[in-house]
Amino acid sequence: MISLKNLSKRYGDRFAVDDLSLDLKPGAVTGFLGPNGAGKSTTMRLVLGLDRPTSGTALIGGVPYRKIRNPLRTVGALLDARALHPGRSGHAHLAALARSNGIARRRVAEVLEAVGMAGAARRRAGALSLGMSQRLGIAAALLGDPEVLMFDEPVNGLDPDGVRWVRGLMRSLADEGRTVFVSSHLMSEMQLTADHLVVIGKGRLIMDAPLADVIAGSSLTAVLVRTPHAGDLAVRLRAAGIAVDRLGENELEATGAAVERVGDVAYEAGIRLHELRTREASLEQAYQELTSHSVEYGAGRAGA
Ligand SMILES: Nc1ncnc2c1ncn2[C@@H]1O[C@H](COP(=O)(O)OP(=O)(O)OP(=O)(O)O)[C@@H](O)[C@H]1O
Repeated sequence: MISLKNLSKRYGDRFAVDDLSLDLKPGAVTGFLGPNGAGKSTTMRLVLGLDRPTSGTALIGGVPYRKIRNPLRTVGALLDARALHPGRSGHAHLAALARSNGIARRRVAEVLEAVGMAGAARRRAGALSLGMSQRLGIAAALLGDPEVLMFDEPVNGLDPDGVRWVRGLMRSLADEGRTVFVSSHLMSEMQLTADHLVVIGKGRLIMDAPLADVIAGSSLTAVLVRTPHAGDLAVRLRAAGIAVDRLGENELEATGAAVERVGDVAYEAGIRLHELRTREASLEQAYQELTSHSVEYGAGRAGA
């Protein structure tokens, strides 16, 4: 488990990470979202001991990274897939990592096979495509069979097959009980992959909640009702404190209440329904609402 307590990192007079406290649970994929420059990579670097916090702590299984005896066997990470010696082969890179971390040499072939890189293992890292480098970086993260995995933009550069593969990999790592922490800008992909979301903006925590709660909390998530008594139902719903929009003579849309509650209000009023369903916001829509005030490097409005 990863545990951040009042974690802050200041560069000059700006906080890249600003008083972040959260616990990442094992057995789940936690998506790490935020606009460019929000502090995601910095947070991951702090967890991995690559940067020192200005204040606060980042612990893995209760211990700071620097105090972990065999770090690769506790936490595996993919931060920058291009950060490999360009003249070295993938196989040589992994073999060196295994040697220096007390990991059995047979793991090298196993993880190369697992990421579909067995055929390209002897190629120079500098000659690999971005997608292949990503796979190699993932292989390095898996090498020590760690309980905690962190991936910074793991699907960057992957083709659709590769994206689907990463999705399946994250799922199976979490299902094995591991802690999986993954940053991404691809909302549609995160909606399919993550169980839980941590959203930050300008270094600060915006949201730490299950994916389902983030979607349900969007103003664009609504309950759609078709009934021959839409006018009556609208009155009853509003009286129950539920916001209602009439969509047509026989249709209305309720927001801010679960579908069960809307159904119950109709039932208690004896109003016959012909249709009752939820229209869920996409994660993209929910994310945009959450972060609209935290976008630091957004494009100006067209024509503004
Ligand atoms: N070594 C550094 N020196 C000075 N400023 C830095 C350094 N590293 C990061 N920053 C700044 O910290 C802030 C957070 O950057 P970070 O890379 O963590 O964001 P991010 O959420 O990962 O962004 P992206 O989605 O663009 O990768 C940015 O304003 C960045 O310019």
